[in-house]
Amino acid sequence: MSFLQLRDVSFGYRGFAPVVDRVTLEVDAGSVHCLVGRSGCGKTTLLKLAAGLLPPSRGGVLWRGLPPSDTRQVGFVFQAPTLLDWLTARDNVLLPVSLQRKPTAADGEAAGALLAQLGLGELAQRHPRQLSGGQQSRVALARALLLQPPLLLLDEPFAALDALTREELQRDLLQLVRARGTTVVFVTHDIHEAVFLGDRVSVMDQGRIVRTIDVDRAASVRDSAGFAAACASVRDALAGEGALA
Ligand SMILES: Nc1ncnc2c1ncn2[C@@H]1O[C@H](COP(=O)(O)OP(=O)(O)OP(=O)(O)O)[C@@H](O)[C@H]1O
Repeated sequence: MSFLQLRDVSFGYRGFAPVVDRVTLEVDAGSVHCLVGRSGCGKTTLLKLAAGLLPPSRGGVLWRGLPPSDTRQVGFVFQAPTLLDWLTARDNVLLPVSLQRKPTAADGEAAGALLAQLGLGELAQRHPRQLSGGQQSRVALARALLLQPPLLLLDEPFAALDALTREELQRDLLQLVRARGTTVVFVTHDIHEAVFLGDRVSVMDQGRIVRTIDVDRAASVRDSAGFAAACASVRDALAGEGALA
């Protein structure tokens, strides 16, 4: 069953030509869908449409068959971790709650448990400036997951990290979202990241989805022949559309 559906969706910023152009996309509940494409092709705009943060000028967005209603059902992680400098890691994770009400002991425990799952149990009382880039990204991920949103949208969240830290975070992300059955849309420029994470990978070019590739989960082992073949398919789709810089 699909969780997220985009049906023939278009969007243009006021006074500009459409940057998302008649996109149709279905994301199955509990699956990870990756979007790849060159800079400026409309990936972030598509995420905002999926989140219900922008209204389509044509077509419709549905969550479980209904128009997006409650944006608290969506978790967002951006390229920059966007943490508040004056709050500890734990209080940054609690932010989605403390913006609405006073956090309870149970909220504090949930935040602590998430930080521990992401390997930051000992660092919960540190401030963002006392954390590495990878640790800050983990805090941002924990914050997005605190309210257990059924839909998680990630916009190049690991782009600034070194290769090994990035791979660790990719594994941790998969573990968390699989355990919770979260539906994920993940934007990246990195073909390997897309194939490792995605059950499906869609290639975007100039506002359109030009190809969607199903990834056999057995192919997610990075040094397997299947992984290389899936990466080659994505690369061909990007290059075929002139989308590879
Ligand atoms: N607020 C805005 N007003 C006008 N044009 C915009 C606005 N935001 C984005 N755009 C334009 O819309 C197009 C798509 O932008 P978008 O951020 O969705 O692309 P992207 O694929 O996510 O790019 P990147 O990979 O560089 O983050 C770009 O040409 C961009 O310049």
